Amino acid sequence: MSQSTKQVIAVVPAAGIGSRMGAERPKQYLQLNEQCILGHTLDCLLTHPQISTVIVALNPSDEYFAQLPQASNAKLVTVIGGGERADSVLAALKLADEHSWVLVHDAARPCLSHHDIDKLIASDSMFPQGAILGSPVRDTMKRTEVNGEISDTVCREQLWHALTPQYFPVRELKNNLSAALVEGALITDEASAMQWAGIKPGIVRGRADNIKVTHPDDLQLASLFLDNLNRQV
Ligand SMILES: Nc1ccn([C@@H]2O[C@H](COP(=O)(O)OP(=O)(O)OP(=O)(O)O)[C@@H](O)[C@H]2O)c(=O)n1
Ligand SMILES: C[C@](O)(CO)[C@H](O)COP(=O)(O)O
Repeated sequence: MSQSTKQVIAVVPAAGIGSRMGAERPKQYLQLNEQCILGHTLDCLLTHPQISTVIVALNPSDEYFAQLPQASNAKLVTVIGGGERADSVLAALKLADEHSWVLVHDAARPCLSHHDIDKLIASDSMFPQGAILGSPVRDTMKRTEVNGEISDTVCREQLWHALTPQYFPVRELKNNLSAALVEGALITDEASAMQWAGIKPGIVRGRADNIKVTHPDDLQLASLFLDNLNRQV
């Protein structure tokens, strides 16, 4: 099968409550330009020609998703998420075809481009163990004591922001994520679970504007990025 026809699954963890955003609703349902954040994210994934199915993990008390126009898309499946992001991802993986590869992408990252998805899917020839999108750190990085005083400068050579999507074989990711969670490992992204199992995922450089909307001041930035994003490139 050629790279350009390979079909993959997308998993979207969307069961968070957005506590750092502090809004009146979970942040994935906040309006961003012409629709909510999750709507933008789903539009990107549902329109990519190599994504056959999108599995969305929802909060058990979600009262917004059913109103989204994307909710009736035939490619879309929902599942109830868990207490942490990793639990939500695992719940979705349990519905995924074990013979496929999966792109796990945060609901809270609406500024994803098809070009970055293409690059990540194509990376499995270079990184058959899987890979993630990343953005190189630009600034000098400091670590501080709890009181805010700088304790040291972190070398920024080969230092990256881990983004999403994160791209792995379903079976290996599901097994390693499940085992890592049983062992109580701290898993904040899919690569962490693969690393826990001794695997070294690759990093593929992605757009720095693929930001995770986390705090209130991220909304204006995401709005500007979306206005300038030609989704199909
Ligand atoms: N139990 C959880 C927690 C988070 N997420 C999802 O994981 C993504 C990244 O998590 P984050 O940015 O931390 O979102 P929240 O957990 O909602 O934010 P906060 O930590 O501020 O509460 C989000 O799309 C969020 O909806 C999830 O599916 N299940
Ligand atoms: C998966 C992730 O977006 C990669 O940077 C990040 O780890 C999510 O962290 P969060 O605390 O769940 O937002």
